Amino acid sequence: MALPPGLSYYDGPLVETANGGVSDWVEYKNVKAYTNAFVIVDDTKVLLGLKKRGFGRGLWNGFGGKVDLGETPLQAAVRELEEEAGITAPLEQCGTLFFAVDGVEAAFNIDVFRAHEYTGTITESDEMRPQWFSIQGDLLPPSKPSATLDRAPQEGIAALPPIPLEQMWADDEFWLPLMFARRYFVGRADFSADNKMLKWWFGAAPLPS
Ligand SMILES: COc1nc(N)nc2c1ncn2[C@H]1C[C@H](O)[C@@H](COP(=O)(O)OP(=O)(O)OP(=O)(O)O)O1
Repeated sequence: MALPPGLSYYDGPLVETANGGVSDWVEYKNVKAYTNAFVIVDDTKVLLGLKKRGFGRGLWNGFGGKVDLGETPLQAAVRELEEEAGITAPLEQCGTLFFAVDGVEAAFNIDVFRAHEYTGTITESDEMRPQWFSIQGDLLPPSKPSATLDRAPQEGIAALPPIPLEQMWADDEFWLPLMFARRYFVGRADFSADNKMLKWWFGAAPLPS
């Protein structure tokens, strides 16, 4: 399968899960490494943070940022989760995303991590306001609608707000369900200077037959 430029290093088996847009892929000159980390408890709720400053201000997202010189992406993801939400978690990589913005020289390569438990006290930081959201049925895999979860949802889940897709990056709706389904995913999305998604492609590890 021919992957979009920027994702060509991935060599695992993949099936296409979404594609769209009309333009050509946006040109970029260099690539910067970022991380994005999610804590997902009981497959029913996810911790997101409201970005309070900088790139993506006003949007809900996982916790993450640039990979510093000398760090591995996993080390950066653990550091950013601690800095931005005050917690430590056994993160594992669950996907890779690539974003380019029209007119911006540097594209983002984002290694995405998830964990299903954490230690510490969730704490608001200068950069992020953390909050739990319930994972609504249409973002769960078909085999795991909320009514047929392996375990009873934790008490209080029903009181949580659903994931606020309307206040998140437009690419998120394509890969969040793959992450919640525990499928490894890759994807590229290109944006206009005013943050409209111009072109996108997403793929994931095939479902077991
Ligand atoms: C463009 O589409 C994006 N979608 C999603 N879902 N997430 C994105 C997108 N573009 C960037 N991100 C993520 C990647 C990072 O987790 C953050 C941005 O990191 P930030 O700019 O805050 O990096 P820091 O190193 O923390 O920056 P400071 O210099 O402010 O500390 O968004």
